[in-house]
Amino acid sequence: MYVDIGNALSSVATPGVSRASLERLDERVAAAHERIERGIEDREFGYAALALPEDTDADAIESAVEPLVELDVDAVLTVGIGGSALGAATVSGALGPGRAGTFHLDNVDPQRTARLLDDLPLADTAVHVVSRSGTTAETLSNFLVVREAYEREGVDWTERTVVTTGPDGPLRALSEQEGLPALDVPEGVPGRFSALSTVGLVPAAIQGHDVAGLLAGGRAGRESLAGSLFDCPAYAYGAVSYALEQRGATQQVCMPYAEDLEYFAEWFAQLWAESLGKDGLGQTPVRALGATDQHSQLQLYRAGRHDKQVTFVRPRDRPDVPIPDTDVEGLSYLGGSSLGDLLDAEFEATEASLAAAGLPNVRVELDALDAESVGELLYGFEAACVLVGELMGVETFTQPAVEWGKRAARGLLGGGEFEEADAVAEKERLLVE
Ligand SMILES: O=P(O)(O)OC[C@H]1O[C@](O)(CO)[C@@H](O)[C@@H]1O
Repeated sequence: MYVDIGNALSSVATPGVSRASLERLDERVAAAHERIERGIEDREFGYAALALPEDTDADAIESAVEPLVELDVDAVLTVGIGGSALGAATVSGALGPGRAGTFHLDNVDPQRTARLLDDLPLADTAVHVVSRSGTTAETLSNFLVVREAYEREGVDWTERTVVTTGPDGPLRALSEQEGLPALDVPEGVPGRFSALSTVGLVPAAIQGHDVAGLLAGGRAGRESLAGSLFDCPAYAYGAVSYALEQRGATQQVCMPYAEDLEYFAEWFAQLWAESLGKDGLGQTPVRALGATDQHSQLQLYRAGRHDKQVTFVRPRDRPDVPIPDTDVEGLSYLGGSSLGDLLDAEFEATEASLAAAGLPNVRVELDALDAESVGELLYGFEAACVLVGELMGVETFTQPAVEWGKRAARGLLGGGEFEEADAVAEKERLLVE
């Protein structure tokens, strides 16, 4: 992973960070790194995420999915939500379909769920049900609906389902009751940090992707951690993001220049928001995609408030597609080049456009969208997030603010008496029709 922070320096951007400030901040980075290292070594709650490349058992994943691989499925359906779906979506999105395409039920929109289950060839679809707690209403509801769809079609869902969950709870009980292959979620690792574990790697294994390579990339990320932001790409990214937020960049636009990294931006949004959105602080993650969003959001990024940092993420190498020659007036300059040339030119132009407007931006590059590079990218952003949490002094690994809504929803569904549900009924109303 390569991180270029040049366009975030105060000589270029407003807000920006001076080299002198980075030098001073580096002392705090060194102390934070020591704290992080202790947390990793002791497998402390949360910090254990940064030990996943060495703790995740690739063989256990491969053997658990072997029966599904032998079925030679055409599709893998992940039933999960938040970090229990986005890691897998990011890995499989970045690496492509492999032996099977991937689909995700990570919402409870009945129209979408019904349409997806109608479209999927259930006899040739494996199901990975993932829930750390084993109690998440959306995941369990979707799984009950999926199971009924299989039964309605007379397809044995038990032969096509693997479960990843915690040591107890309804989902663990169901896997034991039905004799399903069941994997463990990594202990002490919040879902948003669990992409390089059973949670994120089971679909990739079914697809035939290089799980060992993904973990090797994670190990490369682990080995890159160092006591200085000038020696560690992940910490350089984290430190600059922290410093920019301190100077007013309260939004973090994650803008990959690769269609296959679109889910990465979704994954990043949960990682950054759920880890750092605390005590009235935290950058608001914005998902964008290059080159597409140059034709929609770039106007705001370049000419709107200077309350944003833009992070570009791109592979340095990728397959290419030539653009045929043409004698069409005004288009001939495109002929003979390639879509990759165009994408690269548009990226460089957009990066320069933001720098010329003084909008801070950071370039993150990986060699290619291959297993090792993707593993290192995920690890690097997780490590960057942990560093920012240390520098901010927040509880990086918990997410208490999401519980209020869960209690209200459960109360509305008759799942118990919750005062939060009462608040729903007391909503201030001013309906305009
Ligand atoms: O894996 P589980 O327990 O179903 O949780 C799913 C998601 O819900 C959250 O707990 C938030 O409600 C996320 O942190 C997590 O990734």
